[in-house]
Amino acid sequence: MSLTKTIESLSEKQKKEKESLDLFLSTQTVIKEALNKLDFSNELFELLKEPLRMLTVRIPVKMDDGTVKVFTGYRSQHNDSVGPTKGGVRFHPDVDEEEVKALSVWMSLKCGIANLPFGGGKGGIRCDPRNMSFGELERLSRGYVRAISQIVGPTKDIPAPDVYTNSQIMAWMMDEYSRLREFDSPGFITGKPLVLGGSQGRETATARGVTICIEEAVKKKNINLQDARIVIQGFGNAGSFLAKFMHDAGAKVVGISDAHGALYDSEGLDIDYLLDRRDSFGTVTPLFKNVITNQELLEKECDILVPAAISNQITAQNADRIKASIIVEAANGPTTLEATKILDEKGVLLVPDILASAGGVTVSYFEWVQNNQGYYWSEEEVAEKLRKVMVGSFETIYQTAQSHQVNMRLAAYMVGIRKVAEASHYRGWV
Ligand SMILES: NC(=O)C1=CN([C@@H]2O[C@H](COP(=O)(O)OP(=O)(O)OC[C@H]3O[C@@H](n4cnc5c(N)ncnc54)[C@H](O)[C@@H]3O)[C@@H](O)[C@H]2O)C=CC1
Ligand SMILES: O=C(O)CCC(=O)C(=O)O
Repeated sequence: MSLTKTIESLSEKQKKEKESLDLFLSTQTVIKEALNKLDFSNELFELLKEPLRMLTVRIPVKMDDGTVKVFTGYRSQHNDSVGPTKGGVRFHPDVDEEEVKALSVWMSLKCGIANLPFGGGKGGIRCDPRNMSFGELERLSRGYVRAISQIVGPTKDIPAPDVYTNSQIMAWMMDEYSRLREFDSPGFITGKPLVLGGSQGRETATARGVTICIEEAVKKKNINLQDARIVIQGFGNAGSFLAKFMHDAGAKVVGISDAHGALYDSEGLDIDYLLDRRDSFGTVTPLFKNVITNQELLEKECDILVPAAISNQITAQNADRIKASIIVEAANGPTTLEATKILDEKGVLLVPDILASAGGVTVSYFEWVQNNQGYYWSEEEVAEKLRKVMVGSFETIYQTAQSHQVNMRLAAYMVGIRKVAEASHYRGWV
């Protein structure tokens, strides 16, 4: 049987699991390459190729109809040699172990790039919050915290929002942790509402960071942002604020999408109207008739393409047909390794996820610092500190790519892995 036939015969769930595994294996491949380029030992690769800890939990939740449903959750801690682990929690029907593992490795790299005193962690629950009531979501969030409480905490592992989780879910999780510890613990989690110790600017931080990367990338390509046409896949936290920032900067947002489909208009979309109509899960396209698919959107005419939804969107199957000359990855893992090679050959400037989406964790770090010191900063202070981190990180990685004659992804892995590799070494682990 041919390989294509074999893959076709897999169920949707098996296909997703295979994609997650491929994503994780590709991550290991690039880590190995980065460590080799930096002359680190193979022992370090053996340590860093897998998370130190991976906890799988079962969470029973009383549903509104009186039945009990048991959900599967994960928390992966890649490496805590630099400091406590840090990373979001994703609520999504497709979450699986390999994906969470890969996401936690990327968090170590992001923290290394932004020079934060954290290692990488990540969590997820296999569920579809779009079909759950507020009460069910609260019980699930609290149940997850009880299940992972032994391995998390303000000096151990600090969660945050990710796909389909938000400040309300962070608030429930913080409250549950504080009750367990009998101590108010705002520093247990970031991305909280402002009144519970959230930081100014955290909600928009990921999109701000992506915006800064776009501003830096267009300079390198001699493109004027005001003349640029932008396609954004995903209209949630990252995608929708980015659309707003790009629109306000005078660029033309010609395409956006959500889990149900995509909208494209070469004359530019009415972003304020779309923002007004989107729901809290970043859904807007079901309100329209002229909807195209997410895959069609990726191949549309534009100058800048920003995948800001889920992983494995740009693959060897479609990379050749991508028209953008700049791709800035707001999502985690949207481009496969094979696709990265094809895009390199086409001369596309690809700003990788572990750099482009580092704005979120950077402001999460600021939130944690403010919680620890009990003194809070203005939005301007946060924005200024974030800009400094993002511009500096972009330039370091761009220059590393130039001087080593490698692409921005490998350069970002080289910059990102150094801190965790050195910290593991100094601790005497390898
Ligand atoms: N929120 C944050 O602070 C950060 C988010 N990210 C990454 O950015 C990406 C988006 O995250 P958020 O905006 O926070 O999530 P979100 O939950 O706010 O929005 C997700 C968006 O993706 C769309 N989507 C979901 N499934 C899809 C599918 N199968 N096909 C196409 N679109 C789909 C949703 O409809 C929604 O518009 C994720 O990869 C996340 O890991 C990265 C760094 C930080
Ligand atoms: O804000 C954080 O701590 C983590 C954000 C996150 O999960 C990510 O960057 O993928």
